[in-house]
Amino acid sequence: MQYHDDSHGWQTMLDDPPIWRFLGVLGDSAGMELLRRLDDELSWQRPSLRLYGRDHPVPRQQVWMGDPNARYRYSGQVFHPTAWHPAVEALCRRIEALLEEHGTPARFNSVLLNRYASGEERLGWHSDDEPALGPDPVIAAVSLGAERPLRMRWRDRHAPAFNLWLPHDSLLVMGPGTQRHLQHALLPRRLPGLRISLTFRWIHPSVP
Ligand SMILES: O=C(O)CCC(=O)C(=O)O
Ligand SMILES: [Fe+2]
Repeated sequence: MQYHDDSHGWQTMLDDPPIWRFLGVLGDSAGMELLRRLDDELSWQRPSLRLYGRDHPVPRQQVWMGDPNARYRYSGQVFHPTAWHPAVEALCRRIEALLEEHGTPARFNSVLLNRYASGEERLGWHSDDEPALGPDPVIAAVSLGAERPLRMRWRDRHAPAFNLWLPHDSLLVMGPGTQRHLQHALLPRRLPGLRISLTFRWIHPSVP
């Protein structure tokens, strides 16, 4: 009997630092329904980043959501969260319950939602290591819609880069140490279809 490569439940993708994947977060059709609602109901933004004196619209759309005091500085900009969408807040509680059951409890007060209209849209190499996330954040990423790989590379290049495939209705948990030792990117791929990811985080609240 194999317990670790069936199509539901937890899988260990990496031992050290720990990275886990869970398949079947909401169920296929509830996941599709959530994808459709988020696509329709959120006010998706396409901020510009200034590089060498020129503004470049980011090659994806995003929404920053969470508790009012969970302000976030990302690529030199400060994002003020919009209020929780009820379906996203319910998903956050579901993820926290899954992590509790798994024996790796974590809490989240904010989420960055990324919308990739097609395989052309992307997110470049980075670690989620902003000071407001604390020294060893746990980041939980839910994927809805088109399956894409998250490319991972070691900061010290001691081992080859690798892909983590993120199917519809999956959860990827980047455990303690992941941001210190690895970078990740969603590279452009010749893959069709809309994908929305939700990366839940704990932001240490800042006082105004
Ligand atoms: O879209 C993804 O799965 C990756 C998102 C991500 O890395 C981020 O929001 O920091
Ligand atoms: Fe990230």
